[in-house]
Amino acid sequence: MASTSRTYNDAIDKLNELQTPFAVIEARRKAGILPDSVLGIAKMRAYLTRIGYTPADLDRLNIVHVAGTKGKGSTCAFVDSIFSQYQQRHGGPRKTGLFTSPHLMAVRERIRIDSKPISEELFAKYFFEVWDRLEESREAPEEDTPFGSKPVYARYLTLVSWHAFLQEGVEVAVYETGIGGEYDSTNLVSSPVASGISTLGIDHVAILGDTVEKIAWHKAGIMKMGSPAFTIEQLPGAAEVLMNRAKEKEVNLRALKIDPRLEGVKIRPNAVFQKKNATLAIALAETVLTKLGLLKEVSESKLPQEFIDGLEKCVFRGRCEVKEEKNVTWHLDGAHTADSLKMSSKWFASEITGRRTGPRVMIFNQQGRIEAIDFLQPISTTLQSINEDHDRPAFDHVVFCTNVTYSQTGYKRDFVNNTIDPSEIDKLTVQHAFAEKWAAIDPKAKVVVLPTIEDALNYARGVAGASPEGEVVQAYVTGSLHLVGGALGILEETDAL
Ligand SMILES: Nc1ncnc2c1ncn2[C@@H]1O[C@H](COP(=O)(O)OP(=O)(O)OP(=O)(O)O)[C@@H](O)[C@H]1O
Repeated sequence: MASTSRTYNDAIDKLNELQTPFAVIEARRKAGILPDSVLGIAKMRAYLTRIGYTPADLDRLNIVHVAGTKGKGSTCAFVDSIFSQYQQRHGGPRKTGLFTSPHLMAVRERIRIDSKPISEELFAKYFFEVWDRLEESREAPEEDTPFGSKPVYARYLTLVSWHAFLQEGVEVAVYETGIGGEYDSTNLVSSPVASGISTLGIDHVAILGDTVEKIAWHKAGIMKMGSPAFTIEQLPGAAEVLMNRAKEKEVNLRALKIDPRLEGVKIRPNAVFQKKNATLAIALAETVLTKLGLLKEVSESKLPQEFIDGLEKCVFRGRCEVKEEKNVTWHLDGAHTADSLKMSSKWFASEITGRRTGPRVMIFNQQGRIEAIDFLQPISTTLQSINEDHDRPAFDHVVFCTNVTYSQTGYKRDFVNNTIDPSEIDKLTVQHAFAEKWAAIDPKAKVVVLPTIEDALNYARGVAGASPEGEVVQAYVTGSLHLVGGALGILEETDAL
């Protein structure tokens, strides 16, 4: 039966129903049930058929497929930005698509056309067309999913992206994997124009495994015979697995060193990790633009101006982002793994070293992941290392909060999260554990636990209000993209993208 409501908000409400509830996740975890692997891909193929396409249709999108533990979103954003420069100057690629996750401020950011988030209207249109097609093709007996005829949230959005891009006549689409690669919902593409594997490290261990080698095996699953693949320098164990899998698949995999043509190109932040992401993006964009006939010749000594502008003008919000307010400078970065938080805290330290004065405030969120407690010590160590006065704490104030947006109205619709323990929000168990740990690491810091993002931002503003005239609070907001997205939404006091 077709749904009668058709607005963007209705679509997001329906989408939120496709989140696996916390109780189900817990029951599966206790029973040792892992998410679908081979079966998951088979189901995805069936869903694609039910909405009217075959995997061969996806080849029309000239897909660039990117996996990795860190930097895959940034790499995708660079590639998209380079395409955008070619579009502006040469009118091609005709239309571009970008599919990324998670979102920062609104779900529709995940599906971009010509670099802009798809409009609310188009999102709702394609969302409900997919919905109706799945309802109409529903089979008895009902499939084994908590949602009847629909796949889970991330898979559903992947279907919507394919439908939207194919209907809109997208000529080239950049796809970021969600989790892993081999069994990721985006991995129905059989002939990408190029695949890229960004920095590998440890994340999602319950699904991908607990070593970088096991994780590399999954990520390598996006490489396809007949399509060139690129990666950057990796840990030796990971590099070996990637090379072995490339050989098995008869894929020409090139491991790239930082591109010397980046010398003098002003990428942000000016850090080694970002140069690796940019290097990968250059190789991917060169491959696609050459295939489309938009790049006639690749020079080994100089990047085309379109590439330079694409890299320099690339905006990837919520990653190493700085916002100035009257007496608070907000440094926002959605890093949420051990390795990326090390990079991220170095970035914050470099931002404030010798240039910025005033109290330092860290606002940190990780939801329900007590193991993230180990991420805290390296952050403190990095900040201590820039202190000339060794008695100064790493941060004067440290705030641990949940990822609930507002104190009065709770989650913004696009941030509703049913996958976490609802009672945890009230108990703040993880936040209190983090606070205790920080108090032990850095006893001079004032450590507080607050229930919402809004409360945390107000706390930092309060510190600014109580500081002497002329001092500017240096606030570092990190630990989760949900936190950073919520914070940006509040700071800008608008839902506009
Ligand atoms: N190559 C890299 N190595 C280590 N850390 C990185 C790298 N690239 C980015 N980061 C850090 O990780 C954060 C997230 O970057 P990005 O969104 O590109 O990664 P991602 O792979 O898409 O991760 P996720 O989707 O899990 O956030 C950045 O803000 C930065 O702090």
